[in-house]
Amino acid sequence: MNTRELLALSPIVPVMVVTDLDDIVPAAQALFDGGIRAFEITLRTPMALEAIRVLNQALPAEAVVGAGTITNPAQLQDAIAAGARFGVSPGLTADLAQVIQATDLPFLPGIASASELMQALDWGFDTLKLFPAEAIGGVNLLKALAGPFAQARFCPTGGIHAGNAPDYLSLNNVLAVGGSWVLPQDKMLQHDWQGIRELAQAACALKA
Ligand SMILES: O=C(O)C(=O)C[C@H](O)[C@H](O)COP(=O)(O)O
Repeated sequence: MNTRELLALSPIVPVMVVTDLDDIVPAAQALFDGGIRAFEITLRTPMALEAIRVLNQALPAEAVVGAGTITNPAQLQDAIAAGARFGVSPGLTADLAQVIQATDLPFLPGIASASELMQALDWGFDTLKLFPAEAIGGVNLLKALAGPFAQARFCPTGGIHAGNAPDYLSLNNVLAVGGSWVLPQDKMLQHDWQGIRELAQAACALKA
């Protein structure tokens, strides 16, 4: 599977911050039941790698579990060792680009400007995370980038929610959006798995 095929699996990639290993399985299962197929586990918490291992065992075979917040080569190796099937980074460095190229892991590097996009394209990445999407121009920025960079496709992330996601998903250069809105903290604390499933279902219905 390449990165574009990954982003075709479902229109939203949930950005998941794991604070409790016991809760992550029912939460991810609820997202799966709502139609989500690609799951980004951010490497922001100590149990993130273990969560990737656990989810790979617990979720149905169609689920694709990846690692987010990969900011250096060591984290990429850790993610692969834990069984991550794709990677996401908020930005891109030369060191990270080099080790990504040496793997066959589908990877979404983050970019935030035309110059960063040009650098990423030079390094062979044409499918990117736009981050932090809302803060840097969002839909208008993506429309502007479509002219000079017709070959690039994006998964915008950062500040996206059910209200503005349809605007992003209607763009030709957007394949999916990333976001944490389908896993709100109150629903996680209340173990409201049905509520999370409904949010996922609504998010998956946003793209025609
Ligand atoms: O952790 C990372 O690698 C990031 O790049 C940050 C996340 O993508 C955003 O924090 C998600 O944004 P929200 O949907 O607005 O919560």
